[in-house]
Amino acid sequence: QQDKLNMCMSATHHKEKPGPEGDLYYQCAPWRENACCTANTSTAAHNDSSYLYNFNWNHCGVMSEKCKKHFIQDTCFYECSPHLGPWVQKVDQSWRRERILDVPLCKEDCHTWFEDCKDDFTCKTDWHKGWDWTSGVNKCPADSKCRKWTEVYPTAKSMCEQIWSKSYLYTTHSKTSGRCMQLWFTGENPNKKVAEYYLNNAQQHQSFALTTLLLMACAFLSVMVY
Ligand SMILES: Nc1nc(=O)c2nc(CNc3ccc(C(=O)N[C@@H](CCC(=O)O)C(=O)O)cc3)cnc2[nH]1
Repeated sequence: QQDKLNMCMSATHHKEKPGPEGDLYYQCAPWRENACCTANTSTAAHNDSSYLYNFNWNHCGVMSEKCKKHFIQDTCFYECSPHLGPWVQKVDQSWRRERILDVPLCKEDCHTWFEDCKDDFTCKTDWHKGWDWTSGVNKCPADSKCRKWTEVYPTAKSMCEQIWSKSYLYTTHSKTSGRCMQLWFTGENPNKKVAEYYLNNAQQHQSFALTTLLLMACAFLSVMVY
């Protein structure tokens, strides 16, 4: 299962395998030692309506800089992280074959993101689908209205979980716990240990389930024979 701890999902811009990328740009620089993104992807992550997804942050007026920096960090995390294996799922989408689901996010990262965006505006809860793409970049669909961030997302949890259709799971774990993934870090990537923890837990659950199943089969057979 070594590969689950050091792998790149099969998506639009991800490299095939993680490795060092000395030139990762600015907010993506923490992933330099080992990354799934290229230097070009890391630069594009900092641009409005970049070629990555032509995604327009300014769909309800200009997004504030303090809010946008969290979306840049999310893009770096999504594109560069080599330790998302435990949460990678196959999907049938035109633009990617794999996605992340329920990545346990540290509460500080979710809350600061929400705090810095709560005075901004948006027209959609799920930013993955339902946009009007006729102009080439996403615009609000005709049946939607720009509303205050807090009307669309009443809580930090609702924002973190809904904005990328459950890429993230809100947790109350803090950054020091080793039980949640960090969007923001400096120095060595703390998320490797977190992925290891969740992978071991999942394996333990699986072997427990298998043992239980075997025991029940044995019990059933004994009763039948008797
Ligand atoms: N954390 C995180 N998780 C993600 O999954 C993620 N995904 C993106 C990619 N964003 C997007 C957004 C919209 C479309 C898009 O084309 N939407 C179409 C539907 C396309 C389809 O599913 O076939 C639309 O209807 O708006 C593509 C990629 C960016 N950051 C992320 N960040």
